[in-house]
Amino acid sequence: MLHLGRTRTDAVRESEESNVLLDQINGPQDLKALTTAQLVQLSGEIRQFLIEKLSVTGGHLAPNLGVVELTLAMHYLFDSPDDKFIYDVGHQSYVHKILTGRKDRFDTLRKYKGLCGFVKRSESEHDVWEAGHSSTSLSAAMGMALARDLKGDSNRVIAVIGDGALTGGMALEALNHIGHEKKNLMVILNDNEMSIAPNVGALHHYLGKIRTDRHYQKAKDDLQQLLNKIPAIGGKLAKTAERFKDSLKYLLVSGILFEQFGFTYLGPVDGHDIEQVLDILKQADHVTGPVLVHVLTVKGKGYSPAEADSFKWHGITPYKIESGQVVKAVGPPVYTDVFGDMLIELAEKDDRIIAVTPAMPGGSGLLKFAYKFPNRMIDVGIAEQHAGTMSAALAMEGLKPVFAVYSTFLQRAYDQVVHDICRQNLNVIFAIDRAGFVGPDGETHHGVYDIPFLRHVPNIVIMMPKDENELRRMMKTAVEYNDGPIAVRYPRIAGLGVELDKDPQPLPIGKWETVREGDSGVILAVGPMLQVAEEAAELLKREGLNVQIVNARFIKPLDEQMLLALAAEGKRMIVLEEGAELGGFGSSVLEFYSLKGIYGHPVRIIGVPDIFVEHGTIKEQRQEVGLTAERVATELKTMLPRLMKRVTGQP
Ligand SMILES: Cc1ncc(C[n+]2csc(CCOP(=O)(O)OP(=O)(O)O)c2C)c(N)n1
Ligand SMILES: CC(=O)[C@@H](O)[C@H](O)COP(=O)(O)O
Ligand SMILES: [Mg+2]
Repeated sequence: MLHLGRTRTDAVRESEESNVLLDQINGPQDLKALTTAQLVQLSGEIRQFLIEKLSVTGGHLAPNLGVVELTLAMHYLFDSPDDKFIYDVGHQSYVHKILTGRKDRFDTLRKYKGLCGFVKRSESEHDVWEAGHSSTSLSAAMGMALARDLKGDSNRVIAVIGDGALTGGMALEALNHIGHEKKNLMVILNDNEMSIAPNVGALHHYLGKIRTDRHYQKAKDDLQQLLNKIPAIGGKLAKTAERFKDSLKYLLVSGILFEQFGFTYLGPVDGHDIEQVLDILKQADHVTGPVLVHVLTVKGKGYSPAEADSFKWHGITPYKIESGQVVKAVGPPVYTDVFGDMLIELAEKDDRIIAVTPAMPGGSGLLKFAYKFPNRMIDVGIAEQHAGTMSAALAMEGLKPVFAVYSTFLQRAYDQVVHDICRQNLNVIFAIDRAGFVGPDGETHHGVYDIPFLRHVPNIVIMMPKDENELRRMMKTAVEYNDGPIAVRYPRIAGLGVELDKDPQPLPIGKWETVREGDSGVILAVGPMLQVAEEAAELLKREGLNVQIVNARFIKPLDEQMLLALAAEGKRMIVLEEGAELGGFGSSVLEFYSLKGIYGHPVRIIGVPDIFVEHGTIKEQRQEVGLTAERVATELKTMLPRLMKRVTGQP
């Protein structure tokens, strides 16, 4: 355990001196000759490496500290990449990356064009399945096992899934199917009792029983020893013995749920005792059919701040090793916090308000709300679909559910949005966080598709604020709106530091706001793109062009009156959004003009092109796709040939 109080130089010196084994590991093949004692030493070196590297880069420290021995044992016993290692979510794949030749790239972790924070096929042949969203590993394992058997191959298929991810509906669908097909595959359940926040749900309590059911473990071991003493037996006696063991197991409950799903259940074992892990994985390797290995781990193992608070250290920004103090940017509050505070203000006056989160109470800014209103914050686990339909029913019964969800994770609940919420026109409020680029989590987490997948659904209103004060106004608007579903989306960035109205007033639905007058074209900007538009306008002003800027704060419904007026003025128009161009807000403007029979009105959409944008900073991601003031200014100038000639006299 890396103890607090030692200086950074101690840690760095020890780290360099003590990586004697790690320096020799350039691939899994270098593990095969190690003794168990060396594996133990190597696990310590890997832990120290993670603590050191992530103190500079940040990242998912606690999840990875919890799977050091497990990952080592997998690569020691099995043969990746022939054997398929499938990591659920993939945020706990740093050790896998260290062992598969990428330890020297960890200074670039989650940086632009650097090492991805999730499994990434383009990085290594050992990365056979990508994720970022949870609960997909068992379905992937089933597919790979099916393909293997159809192709007549014989490789292993091994999924590593956490206790949190196991609460995802997809995982249960896959368990059900795997148990039916009875293919040879291994599921390793990494049970650390934590999702990001403490895990929730009946499954979590069930796993807790198994964890604590020590006497089951003892009884099972004693029984096994007894059975082993009986000379090689066949026939009836063997069947009786097996039945007795199963009934004992049933009596003592452990693992029976998985066995009912058709798995052989093995465990639980201490996931930090490499000998236990090696033994149980060897056992599992000889099981015919699907096997579930239950491994008990500690999230943050080996670094006391992370062990003490694995919720905070699930995903961490750079920190000081010796103190565990994170390096935090000082500045205006992030939109998430403004949302959380405003929700409390609203809930104090309206007891219909119920917050619903699919396993993200911290990330969604609901911790203070939960503290103040413990019965009005519902964490459903990693279950976005369930959260959506449950919110619909809450609204059906006259409550005011606030479905707080990251844009990217709302993708999981698309049918619930359409089929249960919008079609029934229910008063559900969507608080869509992480709208736009998200930075280091990269393409699996950007919130760039919610405008396209929401705006064409009837009955929904969609808003995005220009600043944190307007976010508060939008939340007020949403709570007072009783004509169906309404969404407010906001980014993973800090606000502008504007003054906050004490009593924010609701907005007129569908009305945009001109924030800058001008006659040389107009920029319709959504959310934080207003800052980009203002910078572009300043660039154009130096060339004698005054551009109008409109805060297009309602993505749906459009401000049709303003669109018609802008067309009538013949103003060249740029629509600026940090979201997919295809089907986005800009598309809806084009559709509007077409459907109104207004042809030839020049509209240029500037958004996220039809590509996946990888990890980096939000600034780098915007630069990559051209969401910059320079690009906007250039595009507007090319759209204004006549005007340019008049103003500058140049052709
Ligand atoms: C569909 C989806 N919803 C939410 C998340 C956010 N998320 C990332 S990791 C995580 C918790 C995973 O818990 P567990 O599987 O137990 O892994 P651990 O971090 O404990 O190792 C959550 C909720 C996600 N990645 N995907
Ligand atoms: C792996 C995962 O999906 C979460 O840990 C996610 O990285 C959280 O994102 P934020 O850091 O934006 O809360
Ligand atoms: Mg967990």
